[in-house]
Amino acid sequence: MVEEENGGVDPRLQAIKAAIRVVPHFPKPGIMFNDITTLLLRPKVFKDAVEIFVDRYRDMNISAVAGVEARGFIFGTPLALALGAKFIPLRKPKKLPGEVISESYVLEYGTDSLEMHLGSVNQGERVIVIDDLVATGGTLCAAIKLLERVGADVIECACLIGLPKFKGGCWLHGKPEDVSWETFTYKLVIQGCKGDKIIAGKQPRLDEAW
Ligand SMILES: O=P(O)(O)OC[C@H]1O[C@H](OP(=O)(O)OP(=O)(O)O)[C@H](O)[C@@H]1O
Ligand SMILES: Nc1ncnc2[nH]cnc12
Repeated sequence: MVEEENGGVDPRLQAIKAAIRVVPHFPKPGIMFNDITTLLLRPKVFKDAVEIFVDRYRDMNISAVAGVEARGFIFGTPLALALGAKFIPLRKPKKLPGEVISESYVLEYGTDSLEMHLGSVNQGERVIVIDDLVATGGTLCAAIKLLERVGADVIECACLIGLPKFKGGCWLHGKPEDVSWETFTYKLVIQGCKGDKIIAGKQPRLDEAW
């Protein structure tokens, strides 16, 4: 469990946090880029990061894990294998060869779209969305919309990183939502996604480095 019974913080989180490099002014001035490639160089920490997700979803009857290109693939594929679930890649435009549906969104540093193959998920399937990081929430929102358009039941979205600069609000469907995020940590950050709403779960605090 991420949050231990005594209210303490999962000890794996500290090492995960320490393994993520923050690069100032990338890819453009003013952006503090959270780089997970440094975490991937540390197999034990990478494994812990995946296992935190596995611990959370093991008994939730999840039939599909939808991973957001590109970094959501890194955490989503081992998670899908561990859960015995299928993996659905949500890809950037013009990468998927079959028939797709598409959703556009606004990023912290630009705009983009996500596409999903039609037929990859059935109506009523229990799906989770995985990515490395949530900033504005625009990407996750596009992912939720894609899945809900084909009738999937999006149980939760989960990311390793939530950016502190968006504390107190995030932007969904292009407009500010009144979402109270208690804190942002290197852990699962989002619980209870339904339609337009992303409702933050209770977070352990790991604020000191911010
Ligand atoms: O919450 P948001 O403001 O929508 O931003 C979060 C998204 O931005 C990053 O991906 P990016 O689009 O940079 O693509 P990449 O993974 O291919 O580098 C990150 O991996 C998330 O997918
Ligand atoms: N600050 C950031 N670091 C890494 N990925 C991001 N995606 C959006 N904002 C980001």
